[in-house]
Amino acid sequence: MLLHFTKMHGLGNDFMVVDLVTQRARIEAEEIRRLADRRFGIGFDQLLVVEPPRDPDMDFRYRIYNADGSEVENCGNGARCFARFVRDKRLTHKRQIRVETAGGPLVLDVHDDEQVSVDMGAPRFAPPSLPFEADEDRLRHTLEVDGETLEIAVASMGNPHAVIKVDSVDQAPVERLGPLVEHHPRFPKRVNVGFMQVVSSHEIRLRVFERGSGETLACGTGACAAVACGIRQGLLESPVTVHLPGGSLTIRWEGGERPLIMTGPAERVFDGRIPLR
Ligand SMILES: N[C@H](CCC[C@H](N)C(=O)O)C(=O)O
Repeated sequence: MLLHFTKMHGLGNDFMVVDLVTQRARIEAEEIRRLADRRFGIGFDQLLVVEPPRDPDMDFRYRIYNADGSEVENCGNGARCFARFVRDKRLTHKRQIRVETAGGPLVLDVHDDEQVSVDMGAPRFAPPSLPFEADEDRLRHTLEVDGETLEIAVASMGNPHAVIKVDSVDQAPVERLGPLVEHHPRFPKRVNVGFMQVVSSHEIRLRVFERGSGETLACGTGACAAVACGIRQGLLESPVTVHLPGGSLTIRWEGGERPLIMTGPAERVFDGRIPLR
């Protein structure tokens, strides 16, 4: 069977996007790993799948798979590409699109300048995937990693994130610490690992070693989690510009249970077809 797809990216975090509303296919984890390979396959950080909604109040179901084949709860850069894709493919004409994900509902707003804002819901600081106390004075936690004691903050945007404050993202030991923290036993579902440098109260630099994909040029949920932790610790104030290796996002969050809003670009690179095994 030939599977039609579109290659897209959000600040260099790249995706294979597949419409399973007008196509029918089952893409197994092994096939995802093959397709994700940057030499033997198409190459991507995540596979994004568009399906009909299960909840009648939603427009689509948005499913996300990492390059290692694992299905996950959310992908922020992917959400912006999802919005552009469903409109480009005429699956909807709406400018405000409601999608259901494994991590909860998202609302996508496509602006005239083709930037997309995503209501990511409220950050969570002590969900089951992040078993750490999160009362008011527990804003940071220690983690023993490879003989050293790390100070981390944790937040979930549907998917789990650990945030490590560093003096310089350029000097941060992302390649060494990223995998060690991702697979640390304290994280029952593994974890995405953000390295955050505070530039000012409205600006950070960030690198993210992503669960299931490794370091990416940008991570939308990682940017949201870093800003949420920074605001909660009094280091940051909304709005915050997040500079990632692939470009910048704007994150707004007024705290508490109010939703966190992420705004940024979404680009289409090419359309293709690939035989599925
Ligand atoms: N690696 C993430 C999923 C993709 C998140 C990222 N690409 C984004 O833009 O939010 C996880 O395992 O939770």
